[in-house]
Amino acid sequence: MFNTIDDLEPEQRLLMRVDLNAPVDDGAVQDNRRFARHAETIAELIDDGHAVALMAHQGRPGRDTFVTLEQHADILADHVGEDVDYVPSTYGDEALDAIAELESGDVLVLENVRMTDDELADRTPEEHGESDLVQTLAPEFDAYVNDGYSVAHRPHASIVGFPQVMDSYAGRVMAEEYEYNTSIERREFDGKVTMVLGGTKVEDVVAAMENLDEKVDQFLLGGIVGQLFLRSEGYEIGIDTPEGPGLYDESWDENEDTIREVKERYGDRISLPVDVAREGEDGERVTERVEDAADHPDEYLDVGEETVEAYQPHVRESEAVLVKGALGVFEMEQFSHGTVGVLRAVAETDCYSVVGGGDTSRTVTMYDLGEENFDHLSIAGGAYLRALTGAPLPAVEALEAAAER
Ligand SMILES: Nc1ncnc2c1ncn2[C@@H]1O[C@H](COP(=O)(O)OP(=O)(O)O)[C@@H](O)[C@H]1O
Ligand SMILES: O=C(OP(=O)(O)O)[C@H](O)COP(=O)(O)O
Repeated sequence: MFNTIDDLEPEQRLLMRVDLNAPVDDGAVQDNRRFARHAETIAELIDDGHAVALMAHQGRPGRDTFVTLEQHADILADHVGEDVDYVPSTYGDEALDAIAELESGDVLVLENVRMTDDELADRTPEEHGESDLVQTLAPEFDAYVNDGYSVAHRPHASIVGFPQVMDSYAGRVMAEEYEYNTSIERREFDGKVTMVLGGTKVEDVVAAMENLDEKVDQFLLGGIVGQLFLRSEGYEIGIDTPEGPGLYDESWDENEDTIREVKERYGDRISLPVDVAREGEDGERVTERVEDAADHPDEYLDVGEETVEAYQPHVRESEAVLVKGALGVFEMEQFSHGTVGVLRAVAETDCYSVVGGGDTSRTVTMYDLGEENFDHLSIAGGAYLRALTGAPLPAVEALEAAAER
């Protein structure tokens, strides 16, 4: 087991990894549930007299969502209720100067850690521990805290490198989400288990599906995930998104094979959209059958009404419904129909229900579906999927190894 912040000595200088990865709309970072959850851990730490420097990422290099963390610091400050400083450097001189000035109760956000070469380098945890990023920052702090459960599935330097060389602790979000999501994997259900899978991170979803044969009876697909499954059936539909580069183009052949294998294995246990919706000339919602999608293959932003009607009965007859990823671009009201239609059915059904995904779990509050109607809203997407399959999380392994040293 790992150590938690309950095991910390008082008034320490802490380097903490959080996950503030959020949607970015025309350059404006959108608040999501992750800020509020991490703010609780931060507030507790500064109340105890610690000084906290935060490491986090936003987007992936080369994507529109790959921006600095300046706005994140402001959003976080609103949630913490205290000043949160930002420095446009992760481990350069400017960052080290700002870190040197940190006093008890201060909070500082370091620059997007994916803007360093070390973060995403293909290295072992031990090699990450020897990187400049880790070797420069570690001596400035008494301990490392990882609260970023939703990025725990990525074996990156800020996640697995620091526990190699520092006393390391799990934050509240990390500990609570780990405990809850791991417990779902051990749960036994007497009746039907349905999984709703959507969003844009197709590779994470397909990898998890390969390992959910025993756990899930019916898969209901939407979002870009659903579109790529439809494409493998010969429909001309689908688009590359910032989070899934190449899936549709250069690595399609490889992906198609994996998708076909999954489809062959599950057969009718996979439900695909029969209709999809796009924006018409006057901004209105236009719904079309998937057979008719070829004229606008890359414009579909939601599943259609008939699809929702076909998916709802599966939800109503289920004993458990596990959701990961949105069925459409729910951030735009006219394309929220699919995600909200299915989530409303989940909310109204007396089933065990979990909604995962930093973006997807936001739908529940955005559309007043009632948090109390769901058993658990996880701020994690990929990490939650990994937990459901029983696969280990690199962040947790690193924290456990540090606790044993
Ligand atoms: N058809 C679509 N086209 C583009 N984006 C989509 C589509 N359907 C869903 N999405 C987007 O998927 C996002 C959530 O996907 P993802 O990042 O995989 O999940 P999460 O962050 O919840 O784990 C939402 O923000 C939604 O806008
Ligand atoms: O948003 C995240 O994952 P999620 O969308 O699976 O919840 C994490 O911040 C990980 O980001 P990444 O998928 O770019 O590595």
